[in-house]
Amino acid sequence: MFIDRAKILVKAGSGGNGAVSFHREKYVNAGGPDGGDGGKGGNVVFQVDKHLNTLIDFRYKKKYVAEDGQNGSGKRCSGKSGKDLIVKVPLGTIIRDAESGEIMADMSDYEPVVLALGGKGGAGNQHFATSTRQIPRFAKPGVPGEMYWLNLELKLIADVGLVGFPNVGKSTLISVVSAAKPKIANYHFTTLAPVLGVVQVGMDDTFVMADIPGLVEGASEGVGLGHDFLRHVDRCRLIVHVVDVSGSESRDPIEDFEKINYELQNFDEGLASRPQLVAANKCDMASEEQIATFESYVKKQGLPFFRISAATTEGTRELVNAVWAKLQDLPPVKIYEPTFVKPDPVLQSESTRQFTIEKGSDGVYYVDAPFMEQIMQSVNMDDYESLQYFQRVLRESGIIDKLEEMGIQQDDTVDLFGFQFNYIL
Ligand SMILES: Nc1nc2c(ncn2[C@@H]2O[C@H](COP(=O)(O)OP(=O)(O)OP(=O)(O)O)[C@@H](O)[C@H]2O)c(=O)[nH]1
Repeated sequence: MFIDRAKILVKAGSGGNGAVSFHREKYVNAGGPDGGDGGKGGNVVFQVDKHLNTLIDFRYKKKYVAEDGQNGSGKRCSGKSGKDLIVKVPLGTIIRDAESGEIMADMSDYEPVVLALGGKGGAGNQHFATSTRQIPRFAKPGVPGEMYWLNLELKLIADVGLVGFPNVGKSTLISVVSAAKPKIANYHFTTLAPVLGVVQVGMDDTFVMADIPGLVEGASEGVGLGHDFLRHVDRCRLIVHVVDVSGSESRDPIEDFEKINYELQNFDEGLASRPQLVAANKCDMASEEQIATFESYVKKQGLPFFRISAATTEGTRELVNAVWAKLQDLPPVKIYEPTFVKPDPVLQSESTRQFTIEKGSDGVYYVDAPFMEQIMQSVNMDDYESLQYFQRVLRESGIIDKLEEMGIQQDDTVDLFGFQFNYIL
């Protein structure tokens, strides 16, 4: 069975806890704190595997959990980091946050994508000794790893989609021009899953053709199997419209052609506007008159026309060559940009709204915001991402708004836990 949607849970590893430990040695009385840091939790990373072409495995295994970081220990020993978990998916898999539906990744190349970030390890007590606190009996716990429910959806990355009514010969055509061997039978909906075929043109030139099965009248409104399968063509750069020109199922080729285009149009205007080549199939069974009538109709539409017989392979080479030539002028497959913004635990918590700001007699704005304390410890002003996060917290917590309300100027100084900033706006 072909499965092209799946819902799974991913959880990155949590950070290990920092250790509370004190240096012990003969003849040394009060050793200093030497508790090591916890290790970082492993990430959940997605990567394309070109040997996969369905999401079927995700039906049986639904939870993907990366390793936790180990706890720190004495003698300043840091815990080991958890291993990343690599999840293999077929090329073209779209990954969405199941809750918001937003796109987190479009797996249309071989770049690995981190989808759930492992938690940071907690700091050991070695970091917390100060002149007034020489025996820190605490350490920081590790941060939990990110966890998401994800919807996976497989969109085949095919260059060319074959569309047409059932039984017009799409499966037969793909089987004679490519390495794919779909099952062929003379009943409707033979092809229950889109079949990909790799078509060899020259020594090194190939393109991918997808058989888009089950288009019938009303497909775009959900009749038959059409709607589900139509999703597979929306990445195709070119459409080959296959028509049974012999009318062997007592249908009219021109009507067929118009109905299918209507369904495409209803489903997605972008799809309907993709360039089309028209393949008049079953020419071996058709009369010259039937072929000529359809040919003149197609040419009036300004579309390239090919007479073929998938059964005898007549004309199929010419069609393949024309498809290849046309593909050379068409831009690459559209890529979906991720739209997902990760929810932030700090920003979601209620305490984030609790802060006070006072303007000192020295003109400095003193911000007291308990939730910022941990952030201030981890923010690295030289790291762009970390700085951006810092700014996001200031903005979304309302601190910036409040400062503006108080009439802060560009070069005024802001104090956060003893760290002073200018140009915070
Ligand atoms: N005479 C003749 N028969 C053909 C030709 N191409 C396909 N057929 C026959 O038409 C029938 C349907 O062909 P398929 O290739 O299964 O049709 P399809 O469009 O893929 O059908 P679905 O998978 O149901 O969408 C089969 O019996 C084929 O043998 C052709 O060029 N000439």
